[in-house]
Amino acid sequence: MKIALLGYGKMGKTIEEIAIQRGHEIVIKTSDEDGYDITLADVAIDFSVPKAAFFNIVNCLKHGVPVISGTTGWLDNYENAVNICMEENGAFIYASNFSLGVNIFFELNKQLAKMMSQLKQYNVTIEEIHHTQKLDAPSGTAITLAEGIISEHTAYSKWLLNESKEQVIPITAKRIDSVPGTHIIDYTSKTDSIQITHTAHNRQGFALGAIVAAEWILDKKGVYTMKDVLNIG
Ligand SMILES: NC(=O)C1=CN([C@@H]2O[C@H](COP(=O)(O)OP(=O)(O)OC[C@H]3O[C@@H](n4cnc5c(N)ncnc54)[C@H](O)[C@@H]3O)[C@@H](O)[C@H]2O)C=CC1
Ligand SMILES: O=C(O)C1=N[C@H](C(=O)O)C[C@H](O)C1
Repeated sequence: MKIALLGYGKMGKTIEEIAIQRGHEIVIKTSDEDGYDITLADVAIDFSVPKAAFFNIVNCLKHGVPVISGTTGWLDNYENAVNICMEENGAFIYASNFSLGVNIFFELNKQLAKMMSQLKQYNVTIEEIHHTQKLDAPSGTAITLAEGIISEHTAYSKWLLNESKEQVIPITAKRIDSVPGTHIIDYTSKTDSIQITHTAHNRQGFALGAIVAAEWILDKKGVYTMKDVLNIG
């Protein structure tokens, strides 16, 4: 398939490498919003920056090009993107994390939260660690993890960055060297702790997941998630 890479940074370059290995062609690679004809592509993959993602997604949908977005930090506009996709009869997937491992971790997190909901002596925290170039905090993945806990655990109704109070899941964001992405869920009581951790060793899992999503969406219309693509949970 012919792929447009909207964002040709760390992720765009990793996706290019794996897409070519899988027999795909990169017809557009761009680092800004001008000067390309999106209709040359069968599918677009957006890994850009928070302030560009919504424009990139809408541009694809308006031109009938299915779009996969992994960009984080733009989700105030997610419902608008969903509505535009419906109006245009387009195809769209956003995921805060495309890796298979994290998508399994999302399910594990929800199952653990359901069990822990009955045990009020434990308090939950989330920690995420990423490279120092990351623009947004907390990570999109940490937000999805917090939403997963809120959906299953009766003691929590929202998350906050670096703030701990009643009904709140505190998220801590650390920025260290070139860490690709680590997420830790911790339940602590006075007597012990339970932790589950996902550690990305590199960006290849994210990139492969985004390409698998692009291959999957080609013949579809509508708004989907990685759960649909991977058929898990
Ligand atoms: N969902 C997932 O699985 C993952 C999501 N991410 C997210 O993907 C995004 C990109 O990550 P990286 O590649 O590490 O960042 P990066 O900073 O290496 O690359 C972003 C690229 O986007 C370009 N860009 C700026 N404005 C643009 C525009 N209007 N149109 C197209 N490109 C534009 C920048 O010049 C840069 O080359 C971030 O939001 C990050 O959080 C990163 C890894 C995995
Ligand atoms: O910016 C990154 O690098 C990553 N961003 C995503 C996020 O915000 O969750 C996914 C992954 O953790 C890497």
